Amino acid sequence: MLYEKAPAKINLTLDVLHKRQDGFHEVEMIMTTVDLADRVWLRPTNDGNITIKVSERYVPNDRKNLAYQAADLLRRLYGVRQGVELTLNKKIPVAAGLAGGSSDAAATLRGLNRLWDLRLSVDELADIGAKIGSDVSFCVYGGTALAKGRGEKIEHLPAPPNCWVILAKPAISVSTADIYRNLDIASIKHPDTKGMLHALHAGDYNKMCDSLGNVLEPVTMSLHPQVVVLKEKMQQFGADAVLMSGSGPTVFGFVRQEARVSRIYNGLKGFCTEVHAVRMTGERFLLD
Ligand SMILES: C[C@@](CO)(OP(=O)(O)O)[C@H](O)COP(=O)(O)OP(=O)(O)OC[C@H]1O[C@@H](n2ccc(N)nc2=O)[C@H](O)[C@@H]1O
Ligand SMILES: Nc1ncnc2c1ncn2[C@@H]1O[C@H](COP(=O)(O)OP(=O)(O)O)[C@@H](O)[C@H]1O
Repeated sequence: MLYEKAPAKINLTLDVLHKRQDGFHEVEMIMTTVDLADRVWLRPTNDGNITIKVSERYVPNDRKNLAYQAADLLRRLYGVRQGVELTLNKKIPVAAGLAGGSSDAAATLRGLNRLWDLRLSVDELADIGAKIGSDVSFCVYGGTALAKGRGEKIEHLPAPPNCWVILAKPAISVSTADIYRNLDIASIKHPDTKGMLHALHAGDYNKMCDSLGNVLEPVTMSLHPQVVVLKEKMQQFGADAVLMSGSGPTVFGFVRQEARVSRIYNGLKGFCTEVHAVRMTGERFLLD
């Protein structure tokens, strides 16, 4: 029995360049992992089956689970006969724009690589991850990266300057496909991806705050006004900068002054059940 950590990601920038022939959107986005993680336990079994144990509501325990899909794909690719029981201990809010399911799938790939002694490189695992979902390759590596293509082309970046990250998810669920479908490419206001790259290379916290941007934010906000309210509240309570992550609806805020963290956290707790105060990690997974 072994376990893998599956951290959440946030999008520091998310830009859409155009819609592709295959229906996906060509993106350019900077992502980083934060210190809020699911745990995936992997127990070998002899019955040849993949089973999922998860107690969280709204998370499927069958082949719809991305962790199941990761195990199934790896087993078919490498002709593995052994089974595995995957137990997911969910801490990342579900359907939140934080890539919880993708990170569980990525952790399953890393874990099974060890459990089944497949000796695959992290790049090989990331390529396999891309077949499961656009965010899975990034989640295989973790850390901080510029993602291109539909999200699977990864260029590693330095970790962001250290700070607190407050995450707050309103009690609504958002479908990523719906948000992309409602995006009007012609009216996009592109984020300052170059500015964010400079901020990360220079370790410049203020520039990182100024360069945050996500083209999906106005789309989700127009469908779900609760996200606008949450962003405004986080700003009023004193966050240095606030943005929606991915397709939402989670909003994150950066804070450097420790004294402000509990003020923002407690203020948000008043009207939002899922609030977390965590640290940036920006730490990459390196396989041996
Ligand atoms: C928006 C982002 C930003 O990181 O994350 P989340 O909000 O889901 O966390 C990602 O682009 C989401 O990645 P992921 O959730 O893995 O997406 P997938 O399962 O591959 O695709 C779900 C659906 O989103 C749309 N999609 C996804 C990625 C992309 N580059 N273009 C798209 O149009 C497609 O309609 C697709 O059917
Ligand atoms: N391991 C998993 N954890 C959470 N959700 C999962 C998982 N596998 C599949 N799903 C499905 O994927 C959907 C999106 O979940 P999630 O990955 O948490 O959100 P997001 O893509 O917004 O970051 C959920 O509604 C759920 O039905």
